[in-house]
Amino acid sequence: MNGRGTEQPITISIEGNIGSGKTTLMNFFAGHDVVTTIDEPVQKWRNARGHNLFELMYRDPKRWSFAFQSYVQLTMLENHRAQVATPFKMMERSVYSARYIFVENMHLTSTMSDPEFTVLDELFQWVISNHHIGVDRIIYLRTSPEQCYERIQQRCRTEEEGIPLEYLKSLHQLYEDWLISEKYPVPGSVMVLDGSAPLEEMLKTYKTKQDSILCKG
Ligand SMILES: Cc1cc2cn([C@H]3C[C@H](O)[C@@H](CO)O3)c(=O)nc2[nH]1
Repeated sequence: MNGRGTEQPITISIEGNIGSGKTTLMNFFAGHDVVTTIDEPVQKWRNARGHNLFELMYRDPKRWSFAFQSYVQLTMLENHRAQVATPFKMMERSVYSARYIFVENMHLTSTMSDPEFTVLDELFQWVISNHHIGVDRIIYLRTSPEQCYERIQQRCRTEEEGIPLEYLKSLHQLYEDWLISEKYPVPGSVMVLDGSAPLEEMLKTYKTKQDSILCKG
């Protein structure tokens, strides 16, 4: 039983900047038999009936941010609605970070027009008020933008090659506004983890924290 009183699993959303270490955390928990992990559907964004919306968005944000974020919304909803057989469901990001981090940033930086923002926000508001798109817990991997920048350079996802540090700083600030200052509604409890430590240390942290992360009630 989760905090929302339904037979649904307890849903945990892993939140954090690009390169903050979300995949490492998800991979750590993917081996646990009480949790089902659901990665961010980047492959779907790279191939929407043959269109790489992900690349289009990075290549020409003004032209493609709305289409891309519309498709992100759909694919994240699919993840929220996915049934799992385990007591816990661990998702990489959520419709909430789609709206409060990425759509918010595109609107603030005018890469998304007001009419486009209005459409996406009305869709988001309808979704979270009409459907059980619950998130019970959030793990916020709080990592400095500089550290994220380093990691992105190392992993080199082609579409992300041109991401400037400034962009990561904007996203970081929005995550701080949302999950620390609670400037936007926070749908569940928040556990903040320092994502700046080296990989070995992060894995040690997950080992010591795993029981509190996967605790009932
Ligand atoms: C929910 C959500 C995830 C997400 C990721 N992205 C980008 C950031 C990264 O470069 C990549 C994978 O997270 O996709 C985005 O632009 N908008 C998003 N919205």
